[in-house]
Amino acid sequence: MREIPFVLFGATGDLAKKMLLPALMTIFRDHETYRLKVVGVADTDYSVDGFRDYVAQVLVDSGHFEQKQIEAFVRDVHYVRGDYGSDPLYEELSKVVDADGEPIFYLAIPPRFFEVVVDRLEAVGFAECGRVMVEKPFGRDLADARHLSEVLTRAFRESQIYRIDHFLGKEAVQNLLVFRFANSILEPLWNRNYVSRIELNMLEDFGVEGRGAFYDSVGVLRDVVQNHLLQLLCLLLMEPPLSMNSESVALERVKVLASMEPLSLAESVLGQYRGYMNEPGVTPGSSTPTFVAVRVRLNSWRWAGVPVFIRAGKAVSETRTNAIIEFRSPPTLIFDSNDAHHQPEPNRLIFEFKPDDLIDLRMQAKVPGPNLRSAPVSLEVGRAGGPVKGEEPYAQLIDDVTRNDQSRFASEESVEAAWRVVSPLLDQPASLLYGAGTGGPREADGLVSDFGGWC
Ligand SMILES: NC(=O)C1=CN([C@@H]2O[C@H](COP(=O)(O)OP(=O)(O)OC[C@H]3O[C@@H](n4cnc5c(N)ncnc54)[C@H](OP(=O)(O)O)[C@@H]3O)[C@@H](O)[C@H]2O)C=CC1
Ligand SMILES: O=C1O[C@H](COP(=O)(O)O)[C@@H](O)[C@H](O)[C@H]1O
Repeated sequence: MREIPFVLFGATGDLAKKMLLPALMTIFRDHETYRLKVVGVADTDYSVDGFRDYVAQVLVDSGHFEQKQIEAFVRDVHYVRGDYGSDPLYEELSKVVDADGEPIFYLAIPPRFFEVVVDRLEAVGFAECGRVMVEKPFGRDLADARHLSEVLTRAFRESQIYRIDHFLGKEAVQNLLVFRFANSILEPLWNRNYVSRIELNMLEDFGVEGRGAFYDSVGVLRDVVQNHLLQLLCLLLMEPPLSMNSESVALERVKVLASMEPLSLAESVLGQYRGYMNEPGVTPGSSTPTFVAVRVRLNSWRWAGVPVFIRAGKAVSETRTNAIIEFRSPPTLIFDSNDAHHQPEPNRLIFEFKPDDLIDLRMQAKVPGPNLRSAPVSLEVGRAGGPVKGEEPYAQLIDDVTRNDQSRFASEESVEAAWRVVSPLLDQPASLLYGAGTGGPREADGLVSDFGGWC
């Protein structure tokens, strides 16, 4: 069986605990053609056995794996302790990591460490042979992203760099692509002639969950809009790519971003939930926004003039991530429902990514009875409960890297184009407070009042 060294920087961190260690365990369980030789790197004073115990506990707590599988997995896990800036750490790594095995270096670390780690990996010769996975956010703004890219490309070739955006690995996001491009009936409707508006929501009923210091330095735009939501919007709006290879898809995604106007302060609402400032790690008096609602304007042949809205927020009333395409109403209403009390709602195609993976086409159908009266019905495909075992995005994306497949990763061009779009809002303070558990600032409703409110 092929062995691929997998070096996890940030092995004791939050992302590793929640996502990466379970993903590595999933790969161990499900893939028989290769084995990842996991080496955790962090500064906590663990022995190798101590780290194995830690990993085992994380996996037990996840509730997804059998004890026997966990024991088999951790037996082969290694740990190297050290400060990211210290040379002995890299000397130790060069002893335990087989450079000939095309090692994968996953940087699940605060972005301020990227440069020091990448430079030292190069200094000990790993850049020649390795692949590097970088976590979002890619920089703090356009200039910083360019600097980060320079840092990465002076050590690694572009084909060795994987900018991870876990939304691109979600099963339901992949289904969006299949639904769009494996069916022919949508394409004639997929444009400004039939679509009246588009809405993208990423609502979370929880706050910063112990990540106050990190979140306070980024805010909602850097945390989810510049990356997850704009990448998702690209998949929803892009032209059909020539094929699903990484170059074709990357090209079409960038074209969507290039057609977007930079976001406008006048068409946005930025809020912060009450109580945010009491979260551990948040700076007293912080004005970091935890909620944004914003209109996106596109100047492409296909989408010019179609109102697109993005809404994302923490500590709101529900957890829901979805994309909604609303179609124009019929030109005239000819049925009994054509009165002030029974206006049929417009057709909507809803891609839901969280909490359930589903696609729902909302149509009108006749209400049984003597009159020709309509009511909305759902033509729904999907699964309740989100991703099932083995389909978690991180496992999928790490597996992609073992096959050198870049198609589900963000290209540098798209990262830079996305920074250009969000740039006018990046350093804007939250001007409104909203109650935790509410729908966010009421002023956000004003953005969509001409379109009948939020879908
Ligand atoms: N957490 C999440 O949900 C998400 C995180 N991300 C991104 O992932 C990355 C990591 O985030 P997260 O896991 O939350 O961060 P954490 O702060 O939880 O973890 C940081 C990790 O880096 C290690 N570390 C920090 N400083 C040093 C140092 N000087 N030398 C050696 N090790 C060090 C810590 O080790 P130790 O504690 O042992 O010192 C720890 O393992 C960030 O880029 C973040 O933006 C992206 C999406 C979601
Ligand atoms: O990257 C991030 O994503 C999570 C939400 O991801 P999901 O796949 O669970 O929907 C978000 O909560 C977090 O703030 C952000 O950093």
